[in-house]
Formats: sequence, structure tokens, C-alpha cells
Amino acid sequence: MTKQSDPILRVEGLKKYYDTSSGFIDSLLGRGQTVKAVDDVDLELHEGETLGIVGESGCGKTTLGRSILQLIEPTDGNVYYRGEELTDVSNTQLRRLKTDLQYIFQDPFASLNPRLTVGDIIGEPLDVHGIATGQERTERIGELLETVGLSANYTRRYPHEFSGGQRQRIGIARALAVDPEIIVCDEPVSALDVSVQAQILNLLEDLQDEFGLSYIFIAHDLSVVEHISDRVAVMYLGEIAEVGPTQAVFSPPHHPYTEALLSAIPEPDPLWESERITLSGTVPSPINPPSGCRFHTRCPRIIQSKEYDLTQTEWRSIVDLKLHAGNTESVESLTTSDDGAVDVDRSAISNDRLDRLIREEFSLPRELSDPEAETILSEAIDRLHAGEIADATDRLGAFVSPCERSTPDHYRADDTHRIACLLYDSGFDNADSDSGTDAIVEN
Ligand SMILES: Nc1ncnc2c1ncn2[C@@H]1O[C@H](COP(=O)(O)OP(=O)(O)OP(=O)(O)O)[C@@H](O)[C@H]1O
Repeated sequence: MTKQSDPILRVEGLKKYYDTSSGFIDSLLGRGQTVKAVDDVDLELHEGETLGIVGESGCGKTTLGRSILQLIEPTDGNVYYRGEELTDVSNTQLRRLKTDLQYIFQDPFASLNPRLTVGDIIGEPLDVHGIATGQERTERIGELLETVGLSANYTRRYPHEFSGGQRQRIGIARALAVDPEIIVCDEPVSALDVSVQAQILNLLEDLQDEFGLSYIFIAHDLSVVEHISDRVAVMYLGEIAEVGPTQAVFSPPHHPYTEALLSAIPEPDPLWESERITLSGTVPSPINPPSGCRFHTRCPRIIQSKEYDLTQTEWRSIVDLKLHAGNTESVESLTTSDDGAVDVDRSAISNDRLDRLIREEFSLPRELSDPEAETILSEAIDRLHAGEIADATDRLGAFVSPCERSTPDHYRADDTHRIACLLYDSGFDNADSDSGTDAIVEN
């Protein structure tokens, strides 16, 4: 990688919001909702490097890749390619610039037009951009096929005659046809067999060396990203949680989300040797993302309010109970009971039993280690026994983490490594953050 001071691509405050209203009436009645798929993303790509983008399904990786290349129109923000702002250039300029910026799709089965021959699939961008005609076009197509490891004789064949790996090679040849500078590779190997994945990754690396390409490499598979990337950006719910050199981001991990992603890689995994971290719940909806740090609803290292002295596990569990109680209308959903007994006849079960069922569901001990917190919890469970969920939620509202209130900035571990987590804000005591058991406390 040849890192230069000026990035080849710079993304500033990029947003892509989808409006889910299905028509005029929805819009008129305000029934549409806004999906914040990409929300205020800043990134840089340096010439000749591979920037990996990782995160769970639905966190906005594809939307980010497509918005960067203007394949979909961003809601806000700027994308500069070699200093030129892509969001602001005329259509003619954009068409010219777009030859430098190509996209490789995830699914090599769906992304190639089944009615076109391989020659026409690869020849299409040559025609559209007036790059080559006649014999020159034929030769160029043959050359491109050979560059990606296929025979030049394949031009008259159709996509269905090829394996998945071969089809992805055809997709790569098509992207290379216009002699690009940057390629966004969107999960280019995730639909392929493991043995074929390695071949395609090697091909991409060889092409990068040969043509000096810069890649944005989108993947949910951390081992693949770790293998191919010079730098990595970790995305969560439309935002960048952490970005930095691959080694700095993964070994050891800093952001609790990065740590959880690493621990979830199926074993054996060279990147993670400790215990597996289970995140509570699924990724929240990007329609109404959580306040403060968007990861606080699942973060195993959520910072504790200075008013309590609980273990980290107790604190995570009590905040889980609070969040669930605030989002439910049924006491039963807060218990391990699956026979409906709690809701059908709450008065028939004792307060003690309800208490036990709730503590079991949220992995809370019979008695919290902090007496004041225990009093609040017991009172809240009393209110739940009386069927007063709103009152119980109000009481549990005493458990507030700073992570719910404060949106983390990007803290700089060094010039190249940014971490959006309050644990790295000097305002919080993170001395115990590596232990995983002692609570992390607000100063
Ligand atoms: N056209 C659309 N209209 C409305 N919402 C959309 C649209 N496209 C994507 N989304 C939503 O935007 C969010 C981000 O989706 P996106 O596909 O970018 O995520 P991703 O990280 O690439 O996921 P995956 O790995 O599953 O492809 C998701 O909640 C998704 O449902």
C-alpha cells in the first residue's frame, strides 16, 4: 500500500435516509417513516489501499457503498474523488468520473444479464463510454477475460454456463473494462464456496498490485476483511463505530462492538482466543435508532451510572430489563414463563414467583450487590405484579447509563485510529474496562 497524504476518495457527513411512505397519501398523512441507513459517515480511502467495511446485516454497508459511488442519491454529505465533489458535478462530468469508480456486486448469479453473452456483458461499458469498437473491442474483451483468469474464447457463452467463481470473474472483468481507479467490492465472495473465495480474493489482490487499484471491500465476514484490508471501518446502525489500520482495530479490539463481532467468528479463529461474547437482542431498527451511543442497547461494556456500585453483568441486565419494560405491554414478556400464566392470572402467582421469573429472564441475581439498586428493582417488580408496567418503567428509569444520553465523538487513539465509544472519552473511568466483570463507571 502506498499511503499518500491526500486521499483518493474522501467522504464527509454522508447520509442516506430512505422514505418508506408508499405514496402521496402516506406522505400527506405523515405515515411514512425514515430509515436512517447511513447517518453522517466520514471516511477516507488512500490510493492503492483496501478499506474494509464490516458490520452485521442491515447496518448500512451496501447503502454506504452505493451512495459513495452515487449509484443511489445521498440525502446529504459530500464525496470527493481526487478533490472533485461527486455530489455536485454535472451529469457529463459525473459520467466521466464514474468510469474511475466501479462496483462489484455480491451475487454473481443475479448481477449478470442472463440474456447477454459474456462478450456483450464485458463489452457494454466499452460501448457506453465509447472506449473501443470493432476489432479493438473484441481484443480488449479477450484481454480482460485473460486478466481475470478465464479463456478469451468464452466471449460467446452465456452466464448460466459458468460456475459462481467464474461468474464473479466475469463481473470483475466488466468492472475492469473502463480502467477504473477505485472499485467498491460488495460482499464479492460471500455467495461462493470457501475454496473459491480464496481464489477470488487472490485475484483481487493481484489486480490491485497490477493496476494500482484502491478497494472499498464490504463484508460481514471478519476473517475475509482482516485478510484483505489495510484499514477497516466497523459500521453499526448507519454509523462508523471504529476505523483504523486493520491490526490496530482487531488486535486487540477496542470498540465493544468490534470485540463482539470478533468473538462471534466461528472457531477456530486466529483473531479471537477469549470467550465468546453474546450480544443481547438484535440490531435495533434504523427507523428510530437508540439515543446516545446507538450500541448502548446491546453493549456488554455499557457504562454504569456513578450512583450505583453493581457488577458489569448486573448493570447490563438491569438496563436490559428497563429497556424491555419500556417497550412492552405484557408483564409475561419480561419473564421466563412461556405458559401464559403471568398474564392470564397475575394475581394467582405470588410476587416472589414473578420476581424469580423476571430475574431468571434477565440473568439478575436474587439480590443485587448494591442495596439501593436492589430496592428500586424490588419496587419495580412489585409494580409489575400489580400490572402497572408504566409505573415500573418509571422506577427502572432510575438506571440511566451515560451511554444513553451522550453521543460519542470519534476519539482518536492515534492519528489513524478513531473510536466512537465513551469508554475512550477521558471523562469516564475505564480502568476496569478490560476485565469484563467489574463495572465501568461514570466519573
Ligand atoms: N430501498 C430501501 N428502502 C428502505 N429501506 C432500505 C432500502 N434499502 C435498504 N434499506 C434499509 O436500510 C438499512 C441498511 O441496509 P443495507 O442493505 O445498506 O445494509 P447492509 O449492512 O448492506 O446489510 P446486508 O449485509 O444484509 O446487505 C436496512 O435497515 C435496510 O432494511
